[in-house]
Amino acid sequence: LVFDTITPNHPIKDGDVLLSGQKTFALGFFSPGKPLNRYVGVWYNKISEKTVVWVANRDNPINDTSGVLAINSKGRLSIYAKYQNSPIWSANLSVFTAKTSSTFIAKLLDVGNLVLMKKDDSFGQSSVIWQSFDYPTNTYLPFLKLGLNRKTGLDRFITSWKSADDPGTGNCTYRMNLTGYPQMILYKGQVPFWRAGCWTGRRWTGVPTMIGMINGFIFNVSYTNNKDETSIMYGINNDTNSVFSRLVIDESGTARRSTWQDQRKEWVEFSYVPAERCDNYGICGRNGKCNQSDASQLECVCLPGFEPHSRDSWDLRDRSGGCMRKGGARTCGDGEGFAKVTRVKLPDTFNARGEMGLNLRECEEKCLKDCNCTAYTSLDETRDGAGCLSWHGDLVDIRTFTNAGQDLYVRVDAVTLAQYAKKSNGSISKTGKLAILLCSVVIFFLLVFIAYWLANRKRISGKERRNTKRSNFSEEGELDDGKTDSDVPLFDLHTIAIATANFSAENKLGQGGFGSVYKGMLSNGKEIAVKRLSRCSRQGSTEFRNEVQLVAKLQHKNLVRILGCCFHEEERMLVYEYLPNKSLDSFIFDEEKRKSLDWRRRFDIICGIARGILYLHQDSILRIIHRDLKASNVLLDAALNPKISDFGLARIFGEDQSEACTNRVVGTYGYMAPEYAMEGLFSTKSDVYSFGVLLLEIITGRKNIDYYEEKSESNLLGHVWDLWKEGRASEIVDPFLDESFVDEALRCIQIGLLSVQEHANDRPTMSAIVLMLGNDSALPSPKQPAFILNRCWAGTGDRASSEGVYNSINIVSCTMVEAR
Ligand SMILES: Nc1ncnc2c1ncn2[C@@H]1O[C@H](COP(=O)(O)OP(=O)(O)OP(=O)(O)O)[C@@H](O)[C@H]1O
Repeated sequence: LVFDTITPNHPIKDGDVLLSGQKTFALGFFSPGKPLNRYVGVWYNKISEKTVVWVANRDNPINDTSGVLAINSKGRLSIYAKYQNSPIWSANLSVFTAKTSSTFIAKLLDVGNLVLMKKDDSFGQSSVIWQSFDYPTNTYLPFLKLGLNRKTGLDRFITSWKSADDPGTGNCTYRMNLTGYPQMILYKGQVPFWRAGCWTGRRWTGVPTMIGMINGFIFNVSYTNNKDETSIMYGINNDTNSVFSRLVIDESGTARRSTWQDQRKEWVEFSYVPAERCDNYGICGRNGKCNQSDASQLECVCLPGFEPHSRDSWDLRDRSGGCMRKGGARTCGDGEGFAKVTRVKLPDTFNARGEMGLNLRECEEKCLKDCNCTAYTSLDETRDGAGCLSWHGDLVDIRTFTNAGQDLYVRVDAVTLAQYAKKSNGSISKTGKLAILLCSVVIFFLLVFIAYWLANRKRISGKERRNTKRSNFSEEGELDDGKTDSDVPLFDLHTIAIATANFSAENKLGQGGFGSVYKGMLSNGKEIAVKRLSRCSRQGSTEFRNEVQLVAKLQHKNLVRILGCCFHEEERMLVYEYLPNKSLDSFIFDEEKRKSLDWRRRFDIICGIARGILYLHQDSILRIIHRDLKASNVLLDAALNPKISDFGLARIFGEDQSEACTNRVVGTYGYMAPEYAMEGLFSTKSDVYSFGVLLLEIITGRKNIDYYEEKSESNLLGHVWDLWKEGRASEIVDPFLDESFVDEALRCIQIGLLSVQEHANDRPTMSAIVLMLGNDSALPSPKQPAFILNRCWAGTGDRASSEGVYNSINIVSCTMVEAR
């Protein structure tokens, strides 16, 4: 039987189902593992994979199918089983005074919350007296509030299951800790395991990727910290009933966020923590800081003014002892000040205090006066760094992030202060000021030198951009040489030469900016593609091999597999899996072949590419920005699954290539984000731009830079934008596509236009794009894209000054079209 309410007269029996109003969630009896262990739970009703989000009697299963979920006349919601007189489980009502005149009902809301309501007949008012959202199990759903309600004393937190088939109370919890200044912590037992940390005004300090997700695209977050409560709640923007996103704390203590992709009928994970070793709580000990450039390498350094507690154990990689102040105990001495430690996850706030009324300067003054104050920073990133957060003791669990994080000001003695440049607003003693003056002079000369160097570079940059190899590399810093494992096979030259018939012309698959590509066959019959890099890599063989080892560790079904490498004297080669269908451009821009790509195939290709890029940006160990995404760098396997190639090539090839060695493929300009083309600024958002171009090309079957409409004088992006504004975007969809998919195609066009918006900040992150592709939620309206010829900037006062600059870029792309 299907119900929409439970009342004292209508209990739910094993086999019955209670549905929410829009039928988004269902409640009933289920068995996760052993068929005879029956639990009452809530699961998603509209998705094919049974996914339980809440369990009532998690530690007390019923051993047969006699279970009943009922409300008694006094309003107690309980589970009963035939063989027991007392309830198996009851809703936990702390204060309860039921009048005889009250009536009770339980309903399942469309957010997945089971609520028990009391209706007082005399006043006709109903109120919620219990809700399952106050007692979450392992799943953190949108609109569920975590944290403490100080009025009722209720503390809401997530607890893992015991195992995948036992929903019993597990060992791992994700909860708000209010000691010191509030923060979210993932615990294994009582021990902190990973810290999301304190709230910065727009994200947890330990979750830099949150900004991209919140940024108007997926979630809105409300954090409350006042006398009544300290809590956090995520809402889903737009359409709650079609976007299914959940965060699950699994049995091993990993917090995994995934989204249901209806087309694929599977949950797609788009982030998890702890992901890197630096995420592990306090891995570098007290007053240590963890830097990480890939999953296997981490570096612990002491904070400014600190040194290893025990040099011997530190050198032996035992950092648990942490760091202590140089020269022993600190006296609250003259000339002390603060060294700025940039882009970090803020330390554990168990010994921190927050004061909203102070600004950063007042915060510094206050901290300086208090001898126990060890560090400070601002409290709210969003309000121009308002508020003061100060630490009073050891600084624990700090890690750096490459492109996010906050600045932390660590108290240091006068000598250390002299070594650190810090923008200070005063409040330091004379010695401190002198030290800063000295530093400033040094920095001034350094800046003059850098400006001179940059001016020289700029002169050649235009030329360089046209000709120089723009290879790809990770955002993260360099790695120590020779520290990686040798797990990628090394091929000898002889083997490769035999496989490729001595690099014969018949075996040549093509020529790219990095070198020529040859088809080959190994003696075991396996087909390979060999990329013979042009002979100008300045990297030595060890560096080359290390880089290949790292890049080859990136494995994803939407990335081309690197099978090995070969280096011999000057020769550098990469051995890839061979993909018989070659590159995407040979399909989408070919009148005949593109007919074989129906809508479903194209959509799958778009989603696959998006996932591959997301992996490079966010989930892989190296965090790679591709920088050269385009149709010819997407290869198709036998089943037409897309595989991104040429990722990480700068690492492998060596970034510092001279003009003469390279001959950059001009067509790439059609894919370059404006900030990259003009200023050489690349980021994950410049990849998003290229993805947007690629997506529009796939849907329209036209090349961005080759595209001209006689009247419009615009490239493809401009043309799509014009049609979009007029509500005619469907006209640009490839006529070979089945018209019944036009709505899906229009949604993709909108995602494409969002991705190519002029300002990088406006563009969604790849994780937001993957989510948008997988659901039907409402999308934001795109702003004007970059790279529209001739008329685009006129009339917008604030852009008038950019006009010349933008036109000149377009000239660049036009020139490139002709050149090709
Ligand atoms: N693993 C592979 N399997 C099959 N064909 C491949 C493989 N890798 C590359 N090719 C083919 O080799 C040719 C050259 O590829 P390459 O990646 O070097 O150049 P590109 O993508 O055209 O230019 P760029 O170097 O600027 O990215 C392309 O036609 C591509 O389809």
